[in-house]
Amino acid sequence: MTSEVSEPGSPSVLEISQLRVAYEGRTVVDGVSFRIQRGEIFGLLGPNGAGKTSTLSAIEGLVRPASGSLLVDGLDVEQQPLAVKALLKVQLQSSSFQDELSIQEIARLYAGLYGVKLSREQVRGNTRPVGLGDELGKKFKQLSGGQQQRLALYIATIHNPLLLLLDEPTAGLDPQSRRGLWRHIEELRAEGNSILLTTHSMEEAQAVCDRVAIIDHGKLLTEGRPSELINKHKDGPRVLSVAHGAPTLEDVFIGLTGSEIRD
Ligand SMILES: Nc1ncnc2c1ncn2[C@@H]1O[C@H](COP(=O)(O)OP(=O)(O)OP(=O)(O)O)[C@@H](O)[C@H]1O
Repeated sequence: MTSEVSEPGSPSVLEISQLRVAYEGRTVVDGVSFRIQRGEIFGLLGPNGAGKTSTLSAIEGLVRPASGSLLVDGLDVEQQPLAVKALLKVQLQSSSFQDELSIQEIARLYAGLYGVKLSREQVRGNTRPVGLGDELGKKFKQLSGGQQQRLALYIATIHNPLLLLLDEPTAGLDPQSRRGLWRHIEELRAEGNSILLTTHSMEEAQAVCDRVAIIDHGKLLTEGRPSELINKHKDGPRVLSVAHGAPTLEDVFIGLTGSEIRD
């Protein structure tokens, strides 16, 4: 695993300080702060409604924070929105493309939108790592759910963003596709990209994330490497009461956020 690989003195890829997001006066992100360094995979974990997507929306500039600051590579999201947009890319929970277009057409359409020149051969080569290199003529509507998600990840990385935001990138995928996506995310990290992902899978968080933060009711409860969080919280009474054997990250998560089902 790699992390904290920024040059000394270089800005964090993402620096969130005391972020507060409110909808019609109801605060759903409440004083959240964390940083992501270059070449780091950071996982934002939390139960349904915890405020994960709202945090991503604020980074993306879709939601205006009630207060706090958001810097991407040292640039203020509110003051320099266009410059920030050029540095990041978001893959939403349910990306969907035009049904009748083929993978090849979708790839070249989005490359054109980002101002990236891609030949047919380059699309073929670039889609191989996500298992789509031999499917380029297939229409979007003919792809399986896993193929659609892998295409969405490929499209999200077409212009080599500094920071990639992935909202539940592997939800609903079979284990093979999930592993394929993990591998691809790790390759992106190895190339120096930074990734902020949300997930409900503690297995995924443990497998691919260098660091994670657990949020609930809009507040950040704890942050660190998965192994650090287990060590830090493993002897807590609430964690021990839900653990079956040696405490896992999921036990820490449930111990900190409670067992009740959320809306
Ligand atoms: N556009 C909106 N207007 C009003 N309330 C919203 C809006 N978007 C989200 N919310 C509310 O804000 C809270 C946080 O939602 P958010 O989608 O950020 O949570 P989440 O952690 O991403 O949840 P999930 O795991 O279910 O995707 C929830 O109570 C949700 O109902």
